[in-house]
Amino acid sequence: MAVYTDVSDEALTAFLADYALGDLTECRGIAEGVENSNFLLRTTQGQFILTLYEKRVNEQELPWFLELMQHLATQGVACPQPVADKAGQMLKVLAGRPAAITTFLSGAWPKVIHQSHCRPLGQVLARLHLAGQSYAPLRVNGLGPQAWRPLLASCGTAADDVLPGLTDEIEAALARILPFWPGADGQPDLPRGQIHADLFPDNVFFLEDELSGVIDFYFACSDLLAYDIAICLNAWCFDAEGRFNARFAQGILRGYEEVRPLAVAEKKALPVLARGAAMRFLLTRLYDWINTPADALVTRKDPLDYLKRLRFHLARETLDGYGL
Ligand SMILES: Nc1ncnc2c1ncn2[C@@H]1O[C@H](COP(=O)(O)OP(=O)(O)O)[C@@H](O)[C@H]1O
Ligand SMILES: N[C@@H](CCOP(=O)(O)O)C(=O)O
Repeated sequence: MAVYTDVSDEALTAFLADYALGDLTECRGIAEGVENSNFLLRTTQGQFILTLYEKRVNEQELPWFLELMQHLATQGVACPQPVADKAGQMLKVLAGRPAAITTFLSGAWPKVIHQSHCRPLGQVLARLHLAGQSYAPLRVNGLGPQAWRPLLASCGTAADDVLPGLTDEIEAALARILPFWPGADGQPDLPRGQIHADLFPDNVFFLEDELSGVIDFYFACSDLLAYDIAICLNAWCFDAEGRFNARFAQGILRGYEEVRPLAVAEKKALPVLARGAAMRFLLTRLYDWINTPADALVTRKDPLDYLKRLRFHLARETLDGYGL
């Protein structure tokens, strides 16, 4: 469930009076999502998404995200476009929270992943990376490698209550990832740019078999482009039992390279990047698992799914080991 902040009819009507979006016919809270409060608005001019940004999003960074979405949409990437009010403002305040309206994307995210999703996924990711090259402002990845040890430390002894020995296992994995990270001391760097950084199936919409758009840019940042591919390999290419699907991974890579061919060094780095991506989601899920009350509205995601993926990656040194 992700409606943390209620909005009264009066407040919404006053808010919408600032926009040229016609008359409101329906406002419905959206249950999906975990970070922010989202509402579907129907007006006499169409459908829109109203987002109230909750505590995890840094208010100062909202213009960066909204302008990135606008930039990408202008460059032809199918993603929500922020809607400005009559005074040209994209970011406003509603019910005491920062708020924005974006365009509505048709389609639905795939609950079951098929081979047919993978190539278009790779293509859209590469298009996003190319389009992002002309968006100059930088945003540091707050959940990048420098954040992983502090995140683990912030879990304290509770990590070992989730799984005995987990802290030591994560420490040992970090020792096999951090020194080999592209751009770390003595390691060659790789192409960088704007990345989505959370391109999970629930953030990619399909209409029939066509990819209709990408949403949820609130983890987007400036980082290694190939790291975004590694995130997708983790999020799209493992089944519920934790088995890796090499054909899905081949589809993603093929689609990506049709639009943006990878450098040899990027391909070579994919195994370490895949370890890092699994580590990032293991740690944030672990933190949330420990710090979200069991009776909270939001469903906690299982950190151990990502421990299994991390173990899988740690057992492979090269792309050959993945069947790629
Ligand atoms: N532009 C959009 N068009 C259509 N539906 C959207 C759009 N943005 C969000 N949604 C709906 O809201 C849900 C939650 O959005 P998301 O951005 O993932 O939230 P959160 O950041 O809170 O995780 C999505 O699964 C989708 O159903
Ligand atoms: N994709 C992350 C959680 C972030 O949730 P989202 O609803 O903002 O995509 C995970 O699976 O851990």
